[in-house]
Amino acid sequence: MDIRAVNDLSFEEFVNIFGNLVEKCPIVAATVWSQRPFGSFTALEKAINDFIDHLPQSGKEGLLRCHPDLAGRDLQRGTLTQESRVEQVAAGLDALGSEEASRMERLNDEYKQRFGFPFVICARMNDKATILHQMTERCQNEPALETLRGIEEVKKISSLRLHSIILVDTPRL
Ligand SMILES: NC(=O)N[C@H]1NC(=O)NC1=O
Repeated sequence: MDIRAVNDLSFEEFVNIFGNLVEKCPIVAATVWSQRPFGSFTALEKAINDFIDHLPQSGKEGLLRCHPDLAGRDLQRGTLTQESRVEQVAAGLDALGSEEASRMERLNDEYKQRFGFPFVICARMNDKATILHQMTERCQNEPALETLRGIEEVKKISSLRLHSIILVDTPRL
């Protein structure tokens, strides 16, 4: 898919394709659709990031709350979105030893208790060891800083999801 094809998409088609760039937040794609035509995929990505950056604190926290726990109940029950499942599996979170699993569960709970939203990290840019390390470190942060850290990770996840869509839909030469 090239950017001209993206610019030709109807609202429904656009939201169908890009509605999960930010996990379970189709409002992001629904909002940026009206900013077409995009000059490039970079421009589309910038529109998404600008939307996220301009959300008030409560909106940013809302975005974070739409994310499933890492290695949580949804992964075990098979109820993650397809995108999230692929990302969590890529980081090895479906193959944790019992000690790692209980450490992650404890840190997920501790983090949520402290900040009121789940720990979010771009799983495709990490592995289980760096995720556990980051969880431990970020639990020490101030809440305002941690919202921003989480949002930076949401943008990384969204960028990789966008690139996956472009790659999958681009015919091989
Ligand atoms: N909680 C959390 O970070 N979730 C996610 N991270 C990621 O890369 N995909 C997710 O679903």
